[in-house]
Amino acid sequence: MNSLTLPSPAKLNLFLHIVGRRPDGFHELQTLFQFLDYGDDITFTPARDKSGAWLEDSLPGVEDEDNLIIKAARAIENRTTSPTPGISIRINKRLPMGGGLGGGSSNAATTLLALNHIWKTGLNTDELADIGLTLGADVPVFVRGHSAFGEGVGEQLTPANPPEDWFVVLKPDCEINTGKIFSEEGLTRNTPRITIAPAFEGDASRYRNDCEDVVRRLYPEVNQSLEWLSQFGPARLTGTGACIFGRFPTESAARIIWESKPSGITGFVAKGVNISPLHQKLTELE
Ligand SMILES: C[C@](O)(CO)[C@H](O)COP(=O)(O)OP(=O)(O)OC[C@H]1O[C@@H](n2ccc(N)nc2=O)[C@H](O)[C@@H]1O
Ligand SMILES: Nc1ncnc2c1ncn2[C@@H]1O[C@H](COP(=O)(O)OP(=O)(O)OP(=O)(O)O)[C@@H](O)[C@H]1O
Repeated sequence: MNSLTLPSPAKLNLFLHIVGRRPDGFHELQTLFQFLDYGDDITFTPARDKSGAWLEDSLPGVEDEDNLIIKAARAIENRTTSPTPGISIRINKRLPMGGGLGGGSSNAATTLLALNHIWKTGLNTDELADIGLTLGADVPVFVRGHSAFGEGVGEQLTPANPPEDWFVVLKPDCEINTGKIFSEEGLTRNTPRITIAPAFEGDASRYRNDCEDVVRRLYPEVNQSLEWLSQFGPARLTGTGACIFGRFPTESAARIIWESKPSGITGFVAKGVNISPLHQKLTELE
């Protein structure tokens, strides 16, 4: 086998409601996940003289054994009886860490699917999603690869088809720890449950992100960016932030706003897609 390079896309939470709290402290959510055609790339290269999987380059501030790519690789190795042929892994990181774009979870899912394929482990999608959930609440949606309405902690997934609009995604200059936001006293945790039609195709911007008020209060950078972007239409936080997004019907409309963004702010323009770019690529390879 030659090297295999696979996408590891971002997700947006088009809305995120907190509807309760489980006895173990985890929050019960209702959220709409959509993928973006933008993300990291991960390259898997066979190496004859070693076994197992390792990273060629470490991520700043993340020990390799804590990297979700290595955790995913170890989880697959634990399901095999024979030694796994050596695979070196190189990541081309584009997604900001701690941005609410699910970068680490997406990296884990890409690794699970890639190594299941390369090592011929034979795990099915349900098994890979179950393994993924042990690594992070957002991993199952990336494993399944279809935009979805998520419930529970985001692992109970109903496929959805929100419009494949264009997004301006902005990264205010701060990193937000998900655990910190979920432990804030001021967070509302009692949004009434909603029901949405199977294969939901509607406009998600009538729903909100329940983390937004707390995040705006704690991070003035996020507040300012949301104020700026919401001049042009509904703007939302994704996950627990820090990234925010605005939705536009065409690429050119999105690019005009992108070009006029305040100086010093980073981010990107991307298209929302309901089939994950990872799964699109895997289908091409079949
Ligand atoms: C906010 C979302 O991005 C929405 O898609 C996800 O639910 C976050 O999921 P995740 O990245 O897997 O979250 P982690 O980074 O593992 O969570 C860190 C901490 O946040 C808290 N946490 C997380 C998810 C959740 N539904 N309830 C929680 O209370 C827990 O204390 C957890 O230990
Ligand atoms: N491969 C990885 N890529 C990014 N972060 C990783 C990875 N492995 C471990 N991490 C850790 O996970 C933390 C969260 O990173 P991630 O990019 O997934 O955040 P996020 O986009 O806020 O995710 P979510 O939306 O799921 O909360 C990082 O700060 C880092 O310490």
